[in-house]
Amino acid sequence: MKDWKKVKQYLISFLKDEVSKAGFEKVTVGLSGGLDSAVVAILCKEAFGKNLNCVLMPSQFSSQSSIEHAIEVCEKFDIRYDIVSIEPMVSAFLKNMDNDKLRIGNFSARMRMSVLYDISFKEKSLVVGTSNKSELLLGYGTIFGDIACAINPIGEIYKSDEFEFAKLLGVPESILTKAPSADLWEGQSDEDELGHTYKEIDDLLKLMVDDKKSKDELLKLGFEASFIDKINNRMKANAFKGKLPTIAKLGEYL
Ligand SMILES: NC(=O)c1ccc[n+]([C@@H]2O[C@H](COP(=O)([O-])OP(=O)(O)OC[C@H]3O[C@@H](n4cnc5c(N)ncnc54)[C@H](O)[C@@H]3O)[C@@H](O)[C@H]2O)c1
Ligand SMILES: Nc1ncnc2c1ncn2[C@@H]1O[C@H](COP(=O)(O)O)[C@@H](O)[C@H]1O
Ligand SMILES: O=P(O)(O)OP(=O)(O)O
Ligand SMILES: [Mg+2]
Repeated sequence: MKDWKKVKQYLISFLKDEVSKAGFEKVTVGLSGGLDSAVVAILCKEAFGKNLNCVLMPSQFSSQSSIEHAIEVCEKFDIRYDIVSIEPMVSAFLKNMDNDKLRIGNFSARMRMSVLYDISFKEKSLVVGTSNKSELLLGYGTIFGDIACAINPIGEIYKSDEFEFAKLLGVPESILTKAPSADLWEGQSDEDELGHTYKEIDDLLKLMVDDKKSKDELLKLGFEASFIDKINNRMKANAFKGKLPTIAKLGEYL
């Protein structure tokens, strides 16, 4: 049984400790109207009060409900927020490219990262990340985009477990009941793009990663070989997203 009250307490003190160790008092969070950033914003509000600033960064591809849901969180928890549209940057980018949704999505995620780090510099605040454990293991995020942050309080929480935690934190019903989406293009849904529900994926990831079950054991437990391979290959192929760049070792030549 997960003790979400203890998790909440721990994460609030984790945030306070890490931000203070880095020599900061303030934090900045990109708030999308989705579940992950709502959870992180509420935790940060508890930890930093008025020293939290959320940034809402719609583009021409974001749905109207996203911004409404983000504002609902800010109003419910009395969170200070700014709205910075990334539409001009995305429009400029669109002038010189074909209509490739993934490229536009990755570019948008990196524009949001640039805005957050600019605000971080201006306000002397640290960027707090919002990637959950499912996204991090699958590499389902843009490198140097939405994955970029100074600290991440939810990187050990699987998406399918996060809903229960979000309820305890008071995340509004409008967010709890909608499908997870990167909102990078009209109608995008994480689960459609990944080809499975987060529950299906997380059930497998927990056994494969946390319990270190072999493929044979997973097959005996009823998982399909193609599903195991697909998730395993995806994790391996995207593992680089969690590592620092490889630097050439020149020891003996210098
Ligand atoms: N959490 C979310 O909901 C969210 C947010 C943004 C993006 N996304 C999704 O994440 C995915 C992002 O696409 P992506 O992964 O193709 O783009 P990406 O830019 O994150 O990663 C691809 C790039 O990584 C680099 N790379 C590839 N292999 C490497 C290696 N072995 N070592 C070092 N660098 C390497 C290359 O530069 C390559 O272009 C999409 O499916 C997108 O929809 C999800
Ligand atoms: N429209 C947005 N405004 C602010 N921040 C956003 C927006 N869209 C995405 N973000 C940030 O990126 C992460 C990842 O989003 P996914 O929906 O998981 O792709 C999100 O948590 C926000 O911090
Ligand atoms: O990262 P978020 O906040 O956009 O959450 P979701 O992935 O549920 O859209
Ligand atoms: Mg989202």
